[in-house]
Amino acid sequence: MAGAEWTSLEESLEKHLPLLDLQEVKRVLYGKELRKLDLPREAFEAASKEDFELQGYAFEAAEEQLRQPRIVHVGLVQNRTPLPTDAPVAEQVSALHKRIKSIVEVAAMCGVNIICFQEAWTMPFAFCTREKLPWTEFAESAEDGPTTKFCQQLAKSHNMVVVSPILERDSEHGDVLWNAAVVISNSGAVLGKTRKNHIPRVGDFNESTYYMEGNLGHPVFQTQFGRIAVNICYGRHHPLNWLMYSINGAEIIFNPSATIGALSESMWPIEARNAAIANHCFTCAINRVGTEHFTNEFTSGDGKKAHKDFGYFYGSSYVAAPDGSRTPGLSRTQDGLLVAKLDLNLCQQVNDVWNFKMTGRYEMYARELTEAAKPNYSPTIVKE
Ligand SMILES: NC(=O)NCCC(=O)O
Repeated sequence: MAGAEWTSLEESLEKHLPLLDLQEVKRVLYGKELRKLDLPREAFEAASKEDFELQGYAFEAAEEQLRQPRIVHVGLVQNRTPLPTDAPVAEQVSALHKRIKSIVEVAAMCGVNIICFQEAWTMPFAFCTREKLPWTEFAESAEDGPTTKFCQQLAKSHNMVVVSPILERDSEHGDVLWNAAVVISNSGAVLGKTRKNHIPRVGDFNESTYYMEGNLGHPVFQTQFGRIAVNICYGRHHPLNWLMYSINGAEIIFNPSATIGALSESMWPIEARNAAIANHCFTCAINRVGTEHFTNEFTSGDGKKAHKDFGYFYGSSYVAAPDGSRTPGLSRTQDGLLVAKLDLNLCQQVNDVWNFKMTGRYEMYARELTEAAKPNYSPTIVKE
């Protein structure tokens, strides 16, 4: 399983395929080829100085007679944790704030309107350890914790909607922890929050030790730039989770994640892309980068040797569109900012062609699922 020695699928294709083959492979793997965005030179210079990758692509929609294009620039941020996991909690948080601030400044130069960070971005992904301290100390209030205040500043000074996925402590309700995302309006006001609906119980993702399944349903946030939703990490394996955000009107669904190569790398390019197609919306898949080492070893409960790291977080963040096209991924190895220019008119245009909403038969599924969820349900199997 490749770690940091393999940069990206895209780099390998470019390096090894003859031009004509490359074009056909790209057509199948990425849909139609997207135009590269002409991002400002200072943005590339700043990104290179700060040592992160910057890429930008544009998704076009057809011109309409009655509607103006609905253009929005989204920014996806993937990053390593800059300090070792045994550094003091406050120092780790502050190093991450500093890192993200420098990336958001470049996003602002690129005209980004909505930015989203990776899952639990203020901390190492320590849930593999099953230890409580110090990891629970990273939890903060979604409404007025230090990270939310920090993001409010960013949002206001850059006129940017900020999606900030954090470990939430809800001290109003029994100090319960949640895996949440706070949505901050470009005015700087907290628009609301959403919580991770599906909690993994796979491999070292021992997240159920820390928090429960989200209880806020599938909220969609009306921002100045479009209607957005956040489907946190493992929720991307659940088509109905994507569907409910879409039914509530999401035009862009962010999927801030933390996932490793051994587990999910072959699924990664498919799931968010498929969700964009199936739900006539844009999806933005974001994954962290690198290997995080912990002080104490832990086992995976599989009889294999104990270890001190989760495995390799492979980055590869990308944006997918309702017509099935997608950007190339950011690299597997580097911090990065992916900027994508979207025309939200594409959602309705593709809906009118493919009609997945119209042909969805939701009433039939609602009826059948209501029955199937009952404890005494017996599956409809026709036998000879
Ligand atoms: N963070 C998280 O939910 N990871 C689970 C593994 C995966 O979904 O790939």
